[in-house]
Amino acid sequence: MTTSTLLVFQNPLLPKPTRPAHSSIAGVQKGAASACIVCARSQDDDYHATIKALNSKGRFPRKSLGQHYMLNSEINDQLAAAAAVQEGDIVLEIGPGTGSLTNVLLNAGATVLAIEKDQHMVGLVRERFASIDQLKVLQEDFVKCHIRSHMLSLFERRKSSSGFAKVVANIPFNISTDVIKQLLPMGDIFSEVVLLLQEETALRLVEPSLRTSEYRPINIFVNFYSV
Ligand SMILES: C[S@@+](CC[C@H](N)C(=O)[O-])C[C@H]1O[C@@H](n2cnc3c(N)ncnc32)[C@H](O)[C@@H]1O
Repeated sequence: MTTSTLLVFQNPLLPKPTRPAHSSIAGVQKGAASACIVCARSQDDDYHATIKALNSKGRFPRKSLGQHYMLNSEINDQLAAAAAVQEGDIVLEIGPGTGSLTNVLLNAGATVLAIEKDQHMVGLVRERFASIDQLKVLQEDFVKCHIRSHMLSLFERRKSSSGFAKVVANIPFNISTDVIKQLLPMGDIFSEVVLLLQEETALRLVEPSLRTSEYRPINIFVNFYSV
């Protein structure tokens, strides 16, 4: 079983958001003061909506697209709570898949921009939320898309209550480094970046010290954008 972990980047130039009391942020990790890790061990549960949505379209998860769908609704709640998503927020979601996390974000009152590479999942999530105008789904490869211009045009149409947007996403593991490289320099756009990652990836990003063989260019990058 893969163990996943929430990685939270807070914009170091902004005040910390007030999180609900039950939110289980574990604490700040050494080496990246604005990044912290929250354990999110996923158990099998009885949340069948994702399976049903996939079956209804005859779709099976594609490994090449990192399609590990979230079957535990509590983890989606934890992701939204870690970013303190609330009414009036603008949230970027990378890879909405069947829309289980999207649903939590919309229910919290956020306006959501979802970027999904797989055209079948784009169709599925658009259909699922057809009547909701707080959601925009774009069929694009996040790694190649110009996220800054998408966010700026969304800001023109919707006023965010804080003046910033948040990122909340269960991302495909194979693009995690690319996602972090794109998002961390955008401190003028995002106040928090909350990502569900494989535990070992998250630890590799925030823990290794300079003297270990694990230390890679991405660690220098993460440290640079952390206070
Ligand atoms: C780990 S799944 C998460 C799905 C959903 N958010 C959930 O929690 O169940 C990752 C999603 O990202 C999509 N995806 C994969 N590569 C992508 C890329 N380069 N850009 C945007 N979406 C991508 C996949 O099709 C899939 O829907």
